[in-house]
Amino acid sequence: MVKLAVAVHKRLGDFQLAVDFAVEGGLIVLFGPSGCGKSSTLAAIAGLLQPDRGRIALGEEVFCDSERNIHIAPQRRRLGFVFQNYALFPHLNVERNICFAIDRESRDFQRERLRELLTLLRLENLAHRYPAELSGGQQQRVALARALAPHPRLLLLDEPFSALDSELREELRDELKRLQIELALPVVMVTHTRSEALQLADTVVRLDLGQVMAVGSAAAVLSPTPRTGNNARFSW
Ligand SMILES: Nc1ncnc2c1ncn2[C@@H]1O[C@H](COP(=O)(O)OP(=O)(O)OP(=O)(O)O)[C@@H](O)[C@H]1O
Repeated sequence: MVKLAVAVHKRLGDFQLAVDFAVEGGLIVLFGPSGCGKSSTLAAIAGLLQPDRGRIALGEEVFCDSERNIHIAPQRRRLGFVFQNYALFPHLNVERNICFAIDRESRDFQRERLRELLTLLRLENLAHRYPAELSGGQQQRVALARALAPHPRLLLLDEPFSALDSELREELRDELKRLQIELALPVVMVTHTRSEALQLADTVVRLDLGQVMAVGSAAAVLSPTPRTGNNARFSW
């Protein structure tokens, strides 16, 4: 399994992000209370936030290294992203939203990849619908298909299901786990929901106040403790 090594120091106003962890592929969850630095860490992996100091590498590939003055642009990192507000293009139907992210090398290649993705995300019957004609869960599946379209090496998800009701969230969690295993794709997902982390994570990186508090299996890192002190700040 490919290793993701993240060391990021970044001052953000009064907040100091100082995270340092290395994890093996699978589904990695960044977990912690609001404002602890989860999204900033994800943004640094994506290349949208440049560390003051640090190094980020996926396997042999160095995304950034402040000592060597390396900062690979986000579009050259070959990552897929899905954020809370899935931001589909409202004027494009499902298939054109997905095709937007596929290289236009050849029409045949594009049709083939589109068909694969529609099947993978169970969107075959919705290919000609517009985003406004889809449920939240369906829109999120289209966002996932679009993120997967260019064969990313790593998928980054920032609270991707938070806008959905609990039933849909449950369904999409299952879908995500299935995809991650089927595609053997490393995923880094941000959540502050303990049940989500417990259900999905191969590895949990628990953050608080801009620092890594623990790294390990969900069972080890998220074992129930009394709702006192810092733990009261998490959503149980
Ligand atoms: N550009 C910025 N300027 C100043 N402060 C910032 C900036 N970006 C983030 N912060 C601060 O950094 C801290 C970490 O923010 P971040 O969004 O990474 O937290 P989070 O754990 O993802 O929170 P949430 O779960 O609420 O989304 C917060 O205190 C936030 O206010």
